[in-house]
Amino acid sequence: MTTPSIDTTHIPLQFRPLMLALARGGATLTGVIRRGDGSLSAEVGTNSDGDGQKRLDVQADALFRDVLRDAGLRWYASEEQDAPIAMQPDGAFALAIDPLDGSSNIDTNVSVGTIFAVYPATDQADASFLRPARDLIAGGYIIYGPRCCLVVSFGDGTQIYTLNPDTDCFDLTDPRATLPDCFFEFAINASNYRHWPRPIRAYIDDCLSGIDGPRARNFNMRWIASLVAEAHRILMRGGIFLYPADARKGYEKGRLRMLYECAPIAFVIEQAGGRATDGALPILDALITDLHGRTPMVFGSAEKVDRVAAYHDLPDAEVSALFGHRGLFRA
Ligand SMILES: O=P(O)(O)OC[C@H]1O[C@](O)(COP(=O)(O)O)[C@@H](O)[C@@H]1O
Ligand SMILES: [Mg+2]
Ligand SMILES: [Mg+2]
Repeated sequence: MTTPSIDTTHIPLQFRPLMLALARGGATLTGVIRRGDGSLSAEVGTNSDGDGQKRLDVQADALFRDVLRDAGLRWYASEEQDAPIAMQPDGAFALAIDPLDGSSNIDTNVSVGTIFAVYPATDQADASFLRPARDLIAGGYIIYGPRCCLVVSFGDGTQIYTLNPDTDCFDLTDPRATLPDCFFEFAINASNYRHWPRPIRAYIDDCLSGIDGPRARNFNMRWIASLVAEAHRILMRGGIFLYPADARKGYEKGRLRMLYECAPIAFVIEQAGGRATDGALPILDALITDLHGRTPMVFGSAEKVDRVAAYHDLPDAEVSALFGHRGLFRA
């Protein structure tokens, strides 16, 4: 059996051991998912956030921790761990990870992923992570779909690697991905409509009213319940994703976790020419104050994300008006 690897030609020198380790972890995990042992979705515990842990969540966390042990990490923070774990005392990086994103999809054979964020390490574990996402030096995700891809940015564009099943190597398939700006598709969990803030309802109402509404065009909709799969679709063909805060208990800041979900996705989307905000302000400028803290998130094509922010600036009467009267947003 070959050892999984990645084409390192376009990877800055200091990140090569780290990326080789992540490639090894991703290639191994895609094999586990492909084999699909029936118990991968068995409930095995609860993480510090109160989320149920599936067997694959715990297995993915252990696997990445293991492959990353010699990869130059000083600190490892995971969705599945209460606190950061000390790795190599002389490690240069602090890595935060969602080892398995979209775990409600394990049984249904729908794409899931791994999301990772890399900061320069400091002597203090928490302080290495609790800072604005603008300080990220690398970030990205691995998508376990019909193809396994690794998407990463080192702060100079977004690169896409695709796992070649014959060689077990992630080949560079796009050295500088650019998010298209012309696709009229939105992604939101519409079952929460009644709980959303009014600007979000108004934005979606206007999309839904299609050719007859102020946008004067029809929109398509998607919801996969797997952030990585939504991010990858949007990176490939454009559109917008929204997970707003809502009125349900525990959703005051939405559902998605800032450190290991929103920050790295925002990083790769912005590096591909897109935009990512909490509805109004850039995700990358927000200070991360809690390892497992949440934030509302809107990302995708810049023009669409800016439009959502503009709905937040509208006077109340205009937000509540029927679409026919919301004249500001005629396309
Ligand atoms: O069930 P909901 O509220 O639509 O949530 C879907 C969201 O939750 C998540 O699955 C959370 O990820 P985890 O599987 O890592 O907990 C996101 O990927 C996704 O966007
Ligand atoms: Mg997740
Ligand atoms: Mg997860």
